[in-house]
Amino acid sequence: MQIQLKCLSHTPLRGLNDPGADIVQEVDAVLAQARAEVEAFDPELIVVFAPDHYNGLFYDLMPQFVIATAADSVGDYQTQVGPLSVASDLALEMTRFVLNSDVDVALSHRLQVDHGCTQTLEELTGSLTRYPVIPIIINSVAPPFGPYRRVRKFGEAVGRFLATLNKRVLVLGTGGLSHEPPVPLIANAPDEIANFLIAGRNPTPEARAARQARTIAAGKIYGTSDSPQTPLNAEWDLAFIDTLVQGQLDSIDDFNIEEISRVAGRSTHEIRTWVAAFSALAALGPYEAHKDYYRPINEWIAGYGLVSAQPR
Ligand SMILES: O=C(O)CCc1cccc(O)c1O
Ligand SMILES: [Fe+2]
Repeated sequence: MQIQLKCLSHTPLRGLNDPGADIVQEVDAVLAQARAEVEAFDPELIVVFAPDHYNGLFYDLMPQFVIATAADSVGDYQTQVGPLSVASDLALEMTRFVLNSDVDVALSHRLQVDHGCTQTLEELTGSLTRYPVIPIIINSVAPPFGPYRRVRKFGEAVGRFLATLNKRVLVLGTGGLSHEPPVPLIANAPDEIANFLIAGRNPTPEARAARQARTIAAGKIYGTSDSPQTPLNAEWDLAFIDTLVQGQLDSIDDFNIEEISRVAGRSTHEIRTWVAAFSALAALGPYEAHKDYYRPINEWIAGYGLVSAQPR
């Protein structure tokens, strides 16, 4: 088996509320390079660890981990609508393997996924269907969350499963780094918002447009004193990237969830997808990782980073 890893931020504000042209071009170039590397690797399978933002998963039944044997993109923000090419049989085998590794995981035979999964697939492969994919959702936005050490155990089990395959596998993590877009919390929410968070599947086009407008408006003031959201934290992000590059995954086990929310923003927990991806890779032996890019980008509400890794 051959394995490569890429973890990167996503942001639906890319193209909707852009920073200066120099930064846009810089990120375009970084993504073009990553996409060329994916093309050259020619994966036979992509495993994408992704969050969901109350588009596919709601509090009527909120799982911490989900493996999907079939998935449809809801097409939020500017992402494509429609089915992903899910490697269904392998996804089911992976689920059995993870369960047999003593880690509980939910199974979906028809999952709705959002920009948190599809933006990165589109950016790195050009479409939702270019390569067979197994979507794995890790709860990163809907508290309460299980401990980080549990995410590591889950990622390691996925990695051990991948080791049984005779395939070129690209492992992706998407989200983070530090950021806090205006995603509501259920605690103390008014009824209308609580109802959305519990059972808000398939919103009307008007509701989707209102959500997008709210995110854009938040992006326009993010990082200024007018914004009520926790600002980006470049120092935190660079330290986290360094932890991954140095292979110090043990130190992630006891990450303090409340403290991370406070100092780097509530959606920083999307790094759970990176933690799972790196844990999968680390389950196969020592790795070498490289920080390809980092820049805090307020307009995009994103501590925006890209890290690549492969076995040493
Ligand atoms: O609509 C939402 O729920 C939030 C959208 C969103 C905005 C900025 C960065 C992100 O990572 C993100 O997901
Ligand atoms: Fe996100």
